[in-house]
Amino acid sequence: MRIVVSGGGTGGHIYPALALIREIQESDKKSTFLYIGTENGLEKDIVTREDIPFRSIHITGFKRKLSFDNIKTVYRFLKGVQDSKRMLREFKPDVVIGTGGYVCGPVVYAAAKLGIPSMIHEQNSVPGLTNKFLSRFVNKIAVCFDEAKAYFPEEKTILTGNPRASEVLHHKGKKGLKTIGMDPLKPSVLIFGGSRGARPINEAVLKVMTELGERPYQVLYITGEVHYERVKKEIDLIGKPANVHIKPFVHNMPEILAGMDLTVARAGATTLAELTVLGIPSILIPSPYVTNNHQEKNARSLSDNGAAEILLENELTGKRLITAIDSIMLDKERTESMKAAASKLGIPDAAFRLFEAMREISKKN
Ligand SMILES: CC(=O)N[C@H]1[C@@H](OP(=O)(O)OP(=O)(O)OC[C@H]2O[C@@H](n3ccc(=O)[nH]c3=O)[C@H](O)[C@@H]2O)O[C@H](CO)[C@@H](O)[C@@H]1O
Repeated sequence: MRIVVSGGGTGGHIYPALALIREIQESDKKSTFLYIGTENGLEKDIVTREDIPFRSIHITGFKRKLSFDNIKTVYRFLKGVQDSKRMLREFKPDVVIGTGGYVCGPVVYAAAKLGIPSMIHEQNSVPGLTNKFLSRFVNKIAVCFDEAKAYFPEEKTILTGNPRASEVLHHKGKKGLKTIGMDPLKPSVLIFGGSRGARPINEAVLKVMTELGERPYQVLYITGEVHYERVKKEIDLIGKPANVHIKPFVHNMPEILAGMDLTVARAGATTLAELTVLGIPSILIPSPYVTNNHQEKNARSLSDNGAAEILLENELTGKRLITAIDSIMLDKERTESMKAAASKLGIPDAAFRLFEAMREISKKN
């Protein structure tokens, strides 16, 4: 099958797209792909590392407030549709799928207008503007939370889960920890603020860096690429404990996650799909800066089921953070019950379900 995939901006939209591509490559060796993204989102770097043909269009997002920028965005959208149509006519895909982010708007819209079977994958419990717009034109809509179904036409919406969940399941055990100098025999905590990092989380972690050094567990702390230099300067002053490992970003997250006993993170939907399928307890600090506060809603679907504890950003302090970590890491019974609760929410065959839906709408079955 010939497949165009588009998704961009942040890791939460890109990793599901890559996971889907890898899973399809496994089951349909003859499949060919074109990834359409932007030059300035994380996708340019992440996708081109993977040997997947990549082309770009220029697009920006709509501002929710009235603004002159929106006029420019309309112009870019129309130009993006034209460019996408040209790429689609050249590549001749059997199906086009968008996994979120502004870039999907023109690409998936162009596909629908050319009569190419198209679908969107919504990772969140509350959809973003682009997917709401596209839902009118596509043949199928795949969602990851039951709650998301309410926002889309019932007859074409299905629950598939997030293909990144299927991908991370290929990695088992603690050996991934060695790749970053961690001890596979020690209990481990991962702290990170989504694919771009989060300043408030970094500030809280820095406050308790010395205390973390006194704990019986080890910590992998991922700062986010743009925050790394500043964090490193502060750590140079405080001193880095031997059991805390610091990285700007890791590209082998699936094998690292497999070795974690607890994760502290934002509540991005792709991260949650990974945590649930692997049965990893979490402390979630939802970003309050996202559309319709969707991260808090994502997080509630885990905490309501006992799989996670929520720490709201306006309550976040170093002390609260380390107390929350201790209350799970130093209590075996609690850890086990959270693990079981998380596992129950995971959808392991998400990639297969999504590929089935793509086959169904494409002319090639
Ligand atoms: C600010 C914002 O708009 N965030 C959105 C974005 O988040 P964001 O891009 O942060 O997405 P997620 O937290 O869902 O996913 C992050 C992805 O990056 C990976 N990762 C992260 C750090 C690292 O060093 N290496 C690595 O591989 C994670 O394993 C995960 O696969 O997309 C999500 C999915 O639509 C949304 O739910 C979030 O609300």
